[in-house]
Amino acid sequence: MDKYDVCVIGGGPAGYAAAMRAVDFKKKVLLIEKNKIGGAGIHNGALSSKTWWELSREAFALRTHCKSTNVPTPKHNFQILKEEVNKAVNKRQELLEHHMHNINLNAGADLFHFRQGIAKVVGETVVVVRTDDGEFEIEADNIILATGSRPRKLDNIPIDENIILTSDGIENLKEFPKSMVIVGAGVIGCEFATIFSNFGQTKVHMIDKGDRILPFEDEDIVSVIEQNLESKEVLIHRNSRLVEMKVENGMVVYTLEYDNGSKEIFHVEKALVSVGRIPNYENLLSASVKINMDSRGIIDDLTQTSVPNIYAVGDITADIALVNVGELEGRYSIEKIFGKPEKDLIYENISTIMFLAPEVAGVGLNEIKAREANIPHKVVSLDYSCISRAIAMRNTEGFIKVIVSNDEEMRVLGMRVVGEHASSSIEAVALLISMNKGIEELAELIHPHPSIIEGIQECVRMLLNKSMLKPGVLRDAMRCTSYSDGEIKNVAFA
Ligand SMILES: Cc1cc2nc3c(=O)[nH]c(=O)nc-3n(C[C@H](O)[C@H](O)[C@H](O)COP(=O)(O)OP(=O)(O)OC[C@H]3O[C@@H](n4cnc5c(N)ncnc54)[C@H](O)[C@@H]3O)c2cc1C
Ligand SMILES: NC(=O)c1ccc[n+]([C@@H]2O[C@H](COP(=O)([O-])OP(=O)(O)OC[C@H]3O[C@@H](n4cnc5c(N)ncnc54)[C@H](O)[C@@H]3O)[C@@H](O)[C@H]2O)c1
Repeated sequence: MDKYDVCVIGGGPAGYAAAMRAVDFKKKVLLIEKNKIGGAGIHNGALSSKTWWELSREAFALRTHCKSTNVPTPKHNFQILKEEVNKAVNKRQELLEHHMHNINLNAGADLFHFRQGIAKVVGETVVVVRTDDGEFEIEADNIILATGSRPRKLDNIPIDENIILTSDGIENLKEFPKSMVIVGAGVIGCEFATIFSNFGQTKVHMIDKGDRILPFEDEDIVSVIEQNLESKEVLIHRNSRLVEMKVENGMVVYTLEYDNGSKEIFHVEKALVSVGRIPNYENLLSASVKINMDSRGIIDDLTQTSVPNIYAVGDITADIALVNVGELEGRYSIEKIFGKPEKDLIYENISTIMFLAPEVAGVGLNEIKAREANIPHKVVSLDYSCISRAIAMRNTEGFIKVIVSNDEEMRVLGMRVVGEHASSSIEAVALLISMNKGIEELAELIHPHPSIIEGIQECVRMLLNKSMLKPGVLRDAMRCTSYSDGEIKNVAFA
């Protein structure tokens, strides 16, 4: 039986990062992937959906330009666009494969090993791998479980990945559906609503069990996103409950019940179900491997499971499902096994982007979370209409919002940027949060001009009472409030 220092099960972002970090420690590592390398970081997930999003933005810009110059609007061909997405996906996959293929040459030792197959942990140090050519067993001192997650399904919805899809079935589409209902208005639902409505060839409906889309995000942010979706004729079903969804004569038929008890039936071509993801741990461990679990899946203490040499990283841990978090956990687990982690595993300052219209970038707490935790805080926000770069882009839709502790120190707790270039403008604040710094440093940095980040700087200068733009004058474009013990107050500026 071949023996390894580490066996990593699952070649998504978390597993790949873990395997590569093991090479840094000069350890013999086996990575096992049952399907395609890259997991949902590439396929039916982050990279594929972001390529669709980029293409849809270009399509929307083109349509807008055609409309304003009185030129006929072009039709977008789904198959051609899908080929573009495939090209992007293949490019990234080829890069990872090339990297895997040559890693040992670079390391000057036979450290990294890859096998295609379905792995199962059958003993605390033994893994069996089922391949097309049969089964084999290996022994490893340490095992990293990185098998990711899959779309959650609902008992009453007959998903066939053809007419009623999850995000895994998008690639089965042959053309733009004329109409589509999205069940679940979280991140995946809203990103696909943005993509399909940007192309302008699909009438999109959205259903969420809550009374608004993105229930975990602040009201002011949701309101911009909802307005934008509705301006592209997305129908958002509010305060309604999905009572039935079925396929009749090749069409999706769904029934909603409203708060007042009335019901309405809708017919659409396709449905997309995006009601969260569940971790892949079934059939991964034989009964003799007794890892503690709860209803959400494997329980881990900073990636280590209750069996000390078995670790769990990425989406399988059922907490934050993001590429950057999976990679962070994968690297951390290896550092924990073979040395001392370079940094603590903390989740507070993780940056996120939601690829909507406009994009929403965030780091740290939002107002909902700060209130839930009853942390006294101040919120300062500035409209994009005050930022030169946004004016130059002729797109002043959006705002910046910085949340700081409500004390002398004004420590940065979180930030949200809604608008063009949102993602690139949050990095300075992410760094400040991770360094536990106040806002003076940010106020004094020199940023390139014109840039969106200058707006962030104006926000913090507003808190320090030294902004160029006086909030008392520009009341519609700037706001500053404080929150303590459940009470929200406007902060008065001279
Ligand atoms: C539509 C969509 C869009 C997303 N967009 C973003 C985004 O913009 N930004 C972001 O940060 N995150 C995004 N995510 C989330 C992100 O893709 C996941 O959080 C990330 O891929 C998780 O990485 P992972 O390695 O834990 O799992 P996965 O990527 O799921 O990889 C797990 C791998 O394990 C393999 N595997 C499973 N069981 C076995 C077994 N028994 N033996 C061998 N191999 C096995 C699977 O085939 C898979 O390749 C998106 C997800 C989806 C679905
Ligand atoms: N840009 C990004 O970073 C990005 C993009 C896509 C996905 N992701 C990751 O993937 C994860 C999964 O995304 P997701 O959108 O599936 O999950 P989610 O948790 O973001 O959203 C699920 C939504 O479904 C709703 N819902 C749940 N049960 C329902 C029901 N029975 N009927 C109607 N609505 C219901 C919830 O209220 C929620 O709004 C995210 O948590 C995120 O971490 C990240």
